[in-house]
Amino acid sequence: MLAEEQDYVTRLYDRFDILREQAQQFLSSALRQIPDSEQAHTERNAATRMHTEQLAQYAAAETGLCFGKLEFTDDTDRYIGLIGILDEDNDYEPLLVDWRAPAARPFYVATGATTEGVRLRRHLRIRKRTVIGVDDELLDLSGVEDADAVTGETALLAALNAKRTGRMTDIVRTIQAEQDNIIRSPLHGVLVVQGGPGTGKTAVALHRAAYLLYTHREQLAKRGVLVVGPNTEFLNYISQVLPSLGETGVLMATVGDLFPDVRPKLTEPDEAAAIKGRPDMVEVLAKAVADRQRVPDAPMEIVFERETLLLQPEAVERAKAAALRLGTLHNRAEPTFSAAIVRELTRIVADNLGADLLEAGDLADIARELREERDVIEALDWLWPVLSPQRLLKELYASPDLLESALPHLSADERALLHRPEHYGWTPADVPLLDEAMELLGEDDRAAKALAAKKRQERLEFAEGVVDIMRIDEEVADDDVLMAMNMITADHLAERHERSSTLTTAERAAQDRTWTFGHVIVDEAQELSAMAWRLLMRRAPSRSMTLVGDVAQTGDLAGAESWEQVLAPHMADRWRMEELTVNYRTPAEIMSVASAVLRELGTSITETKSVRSTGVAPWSLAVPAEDLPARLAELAGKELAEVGEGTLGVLVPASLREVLRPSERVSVLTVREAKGLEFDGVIVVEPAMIREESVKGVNDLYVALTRATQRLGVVHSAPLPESLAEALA
Ligand SMILES: Nc1ncnc2c1ncn2[C@@H]1O[C@H](COP(=O)(O)OP(=O)(O)OP(=O)(O)O)[C@@H](O)[C@H]1O
Repeated sequence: MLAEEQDYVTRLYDRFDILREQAQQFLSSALRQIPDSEQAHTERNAATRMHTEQLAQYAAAETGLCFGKLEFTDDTDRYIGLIGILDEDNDYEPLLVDWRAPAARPFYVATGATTEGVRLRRHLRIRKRTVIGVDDELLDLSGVEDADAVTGETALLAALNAKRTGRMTDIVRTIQAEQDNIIRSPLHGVLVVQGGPGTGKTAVALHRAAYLLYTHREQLAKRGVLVVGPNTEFLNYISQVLPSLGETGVLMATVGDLFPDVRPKLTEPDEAAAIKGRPDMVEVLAKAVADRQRVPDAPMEIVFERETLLLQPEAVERAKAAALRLGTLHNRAEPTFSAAIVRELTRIVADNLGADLLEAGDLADIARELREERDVIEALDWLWPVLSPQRLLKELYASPDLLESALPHLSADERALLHRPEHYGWTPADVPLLDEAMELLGEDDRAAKALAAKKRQERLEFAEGVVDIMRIDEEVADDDVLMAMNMITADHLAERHERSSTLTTAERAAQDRTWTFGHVIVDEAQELSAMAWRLLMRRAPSRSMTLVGDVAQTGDLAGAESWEQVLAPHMADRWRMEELTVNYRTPAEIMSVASAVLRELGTSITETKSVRSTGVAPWSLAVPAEDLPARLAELAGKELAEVGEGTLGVLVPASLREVLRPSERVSVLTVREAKGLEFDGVIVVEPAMIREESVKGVNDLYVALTRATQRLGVVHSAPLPESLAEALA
């Protein structure tokens, strides 16, 4: 039997080698071409990109090319793998079916109860290119199926018991039916995936991204898929999963990454971030903008050509009313406001000079001079400044007065949390506020316009002197200019457009605040604040989204208590929910301890069932506080030896961040940092302190206790929380 499978697999790899060789040749010949026209250049770029992507896919598929086989009751069979391969010599019959194709579905969902015509499901174990074993499941033994049974148990347990490397791997070989339903759920609408720790939410979310890109390639390749994770450590952890599935066109980011040109590097107290995440910040920002549209209490003195002009509050009031009447955004109304003020000042100057003597041209000259006068510029900037979101927030945080005016409902202590006299940079919670502020202010596009005008001029000058249109600089030329040159056809325009977009979809999306994605996937979605949700909803106006998370694990003070609460403002009840119930990470022994802590929360969250047990009970050890660092180092060494080649996570309260030095296989992390990650062994340090450190301390403790795939230990000097003490006893 192995020999038979080996023959097939050898044939598959032979064909795979040919395809890879072909792609390599196509790429080489594309690279050798010297384009002699704009069109040839575009074609060469497109071909190079396509073949490079294809080669990357082949490289990722080399290991684990084929992992499954279905034998049907009608004596046909079907092999399942990472990519699809057709048999050229045999009417293009499929030699290998891509796991994302509908034809692969029975591999994941067929059971004894619903066989879908499958007689046997076989998991192939292949090392390098050699078949080293198979695991079979017979499905047509009608009636014997246990409804809860997992599919491909041997392969699944092997995967679950494998040592962790610090990077997440794909689960294509062993996706379970409840997970498969979510992965292949229709593209449209908002799908919430609620599941306890270790139920594969992250895995499912990423495989769904791969599935959607495969199934809706046309639609999604252009707009891309955004995958949002809670922090950079987490994004690193999952970064390898998608390329190994052969996908590009995905932007992985935290919410903090989603405002171009701002890289949040500062941290701040949780309470400050929580205030910034509240939904009423929308009104706060609107007030902060309104506060910058000022009317002076007394006449303003403006010195112009050694004369003092008095700008009356009533005149400012009128200018402001005219600007507000436009009903447009702050920055867009600014020209109307400043024009009215300059008109008023011009009138005063003219009156002083004796208006009758002046002609229209003189008035225009005065207005121009006024606009260049430093006093006038400063006055306008005080009365109605052009504001970037950065400037608005920076100046708001810097001024106790502006803070008090915009946030009168906060206590002085709360406002003090936001006060930042000096600007050193941004925190992640600032990013949704910057994004919201941009919506209120409107882009200040004057600099961009000036640059575009300069480029346009340069290009015109260049074009006039150039006979061969093909030699125009490949930078984007403005469409208007190209039309004005009157020598470019629509084809050329289209080509130019394409050439300007040699960036990948993900790269272009990352640089563009107004980019809207074809689909948005949010992991650890329970952590996002109301303001972060508003930002994400702007990136997904079609509301094609997958939100995965666990409201029992919410650690962020601004995070979600329930999905209803999060989603109601954006889509009422127009969303669907799927639940994942089986825990693939945490063994039963550990889960029973964690569940005891969860019960303390009194939530209605379904407890998850562990798919395996290890026979190793979690341990706990009380040590005197002064001995903690030394004993911890010793215990970490011991546990590391227990997990062999695996990884150890030491999860600590934030105040004990330095209690142990990390090493290559030992991570020392706060619970926040460990969110979404997993380790073979975990030591939780001072659980009572973790619990006390935050309002969401119980949730944090629950998260900490559910990170281990094999072993859990608890080290403490303070007494254990009662629920934990009982469960560990
Ligand atoms: N069908 C599966 N086959 C093999 N491994 C699986 C499967 N489903 C989940 N796993 C593994 O279980 C572990 C937990 O998965 P994952 O991190 O996606 O869970 P999660 O629900 O996001 O957890 P948490 O909420 O705790 O962050 C991972 O190691 C993952 O690879």
